[in-house]
Amino acid sequence: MNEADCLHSQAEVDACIGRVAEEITAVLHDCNPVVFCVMNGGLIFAGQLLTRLNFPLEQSYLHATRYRNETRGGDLFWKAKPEVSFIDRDVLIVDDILDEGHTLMAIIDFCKHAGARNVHTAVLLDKQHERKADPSFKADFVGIECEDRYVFGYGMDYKGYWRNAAGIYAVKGM
Ligand SMILES: O=P(O)(O)OC[C@H]1O[C@H](OP(=O)(O)OP(=O)(O)O)[C@H](O)[C@@H]1O
Ligand SMILES: Nc1nc2[nH]cnc2c(=O)[nH]1
Repeated sequence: MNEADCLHSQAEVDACIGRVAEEITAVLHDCNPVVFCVMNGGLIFAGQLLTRLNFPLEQSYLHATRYRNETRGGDLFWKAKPEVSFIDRDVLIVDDILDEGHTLMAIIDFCKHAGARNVHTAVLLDKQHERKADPSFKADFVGIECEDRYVFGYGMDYKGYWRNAAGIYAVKGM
């Protein structure tokens, strides 16, 4: 942490979450959505976002992971599938980061096959690089387009630690 670079300050991230909340409100305020936090990384973004969504919604969580506290992704592993029914409902998936996109695309696929009417996605960060699983895939709501480094803070870990960092940090040399 002492050697990490701060890429985005708490004030900057906070303002971005406010803007994303306004964008989501404009689209989903009368849709009666179910909002799923993708654990673990989505926890802080979802928490700070949800109190700014001033319309009726249900909230739940799911847990899918590719990284398992490592800095390289592998196969998607479901730790907890959604328990709230979202058949014929609008679903909003909230996650911390869209990196290669495998995780979010697999979750969308799952929700659509399980009967969701519309699946919307919100990510705090969209990492900019040429390794996207599907370059045409974009999240509907994005807080910050971040540089291509391994980042932590605001829910994202470095080897399991520092999800609690109040800012977006990049590991030195990564
Ligand atoms: O776009 P991708 O390359 O698929 O990566 C993005 C995913 O990676 C992280 O989850 P991780 O698997 O690290 O689980 P965690 O949230 O429990 O740390 C993050 O929270 C996203 O869900
Ligand atoms: N913590 C963390 N998790 C990720 N999952 C995919 N990319 C990243 C990243 O840059 N940082």
